[in-house]
Amino acid sequence: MELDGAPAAGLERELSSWGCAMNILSIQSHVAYGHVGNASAVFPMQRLGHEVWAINTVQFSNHTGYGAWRGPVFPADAIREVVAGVEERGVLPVCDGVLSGYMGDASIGEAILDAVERVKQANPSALYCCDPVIGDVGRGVFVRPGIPEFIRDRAMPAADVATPNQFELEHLTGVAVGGLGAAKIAASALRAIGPKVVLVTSLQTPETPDGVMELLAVDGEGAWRVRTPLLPVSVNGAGDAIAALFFVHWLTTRSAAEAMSKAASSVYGLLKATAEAGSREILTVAAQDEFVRPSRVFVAEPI
Ligand SMILES: Nc1ncnc2c1ncn2[C@@H]1O[C@H](COP(=O)(O)OP(=O)(O)O)[C@@H](O)[C@H]1O
Ligand SMILES: Cc1ncc(COP(=O)(O)O)c(C=O)c1O
Ligand SMILES: [Mg+2]
Repeated sequence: MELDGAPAAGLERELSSWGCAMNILSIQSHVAYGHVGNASAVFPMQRLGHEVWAINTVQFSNHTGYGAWRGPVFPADAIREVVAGVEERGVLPVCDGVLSGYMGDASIGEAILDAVERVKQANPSALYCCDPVIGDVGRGVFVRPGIPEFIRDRAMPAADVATPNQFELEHLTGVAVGGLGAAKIAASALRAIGPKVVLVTSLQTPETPDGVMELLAVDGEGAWRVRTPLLPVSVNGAGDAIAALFFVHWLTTRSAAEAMSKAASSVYGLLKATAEAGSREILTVAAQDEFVRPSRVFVAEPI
């Protein structure tokens, strides 16, 4: 490849990520219009140079935050069928990770865990990241009955990495997050039931300063916090993007602090562009350079 002049620092990073491209099996929702689920998660991973094998749990017209949508929740067997077809290609030994998000139905959750088991049988070093999509502080629980229990009792014990928002962390652990200390306790409680790496998104406790958004990452080595400005937006799909970015950066670096810093910086850039455009949908395509070279980098501090 010929470069015209010296490569920009960002380009070097972009090129270096191609050197450790991974294969990610991503099983979550799909929407035709807008960006949530796979329609939010797939492209950022691809933009970073990774291959994504996307399997859709639902195909909706748009995200459910609009209050109205159309389209099917696929039966669990449809997901099993596609996983079996991928397996028949003989490629599961080179699958580096499974990412799951919005399940649509608890029976789909079982199909996802079967896929995780098959991938891990084929490649014992593959890892499973479960984004436990249950709800959020404003809307409460927004998934079908049975899904929260399934995630708590079946998916969390199988997960290596989990990316709850504050509401989901409280819901899964029963620990009220009244401050950062309590958030660390809740994250440890979640680690005790399965995932050894936990990223908590959208932390806003009584201790959080005005105008600030916090994220917390906890692993076996410690806990770190990132703070960004709070943007005047309320969007869907940012959680799906941050889970995907955190998972691929963590697989690449094995550093929860670095993966959180990179993922949070990219999503901040994405949402800042979204706020400036006054868009109801996140600008996944228009702001794509933020995935590779975030305009502003927020460093993770040990806490
Ligand atoms: N209003 C906001 N201002 C700044 N960052 C935000 C805002 N909303 C979301 N984010 C970023 O996106 C991340 C994921 O969003 P979040 O709302 O936690 O996901 P989910 O949709 O899964 O609840 C947050 O941790 C934060 O980094
Ligand atoms: C179909 C679908 N998938 C996924 C999500 C999760 O989106 P978020 O990233 O905001 O948690 C939603 C939320 O409304 C949704 O409707
Ligand atoms: Mg979410």
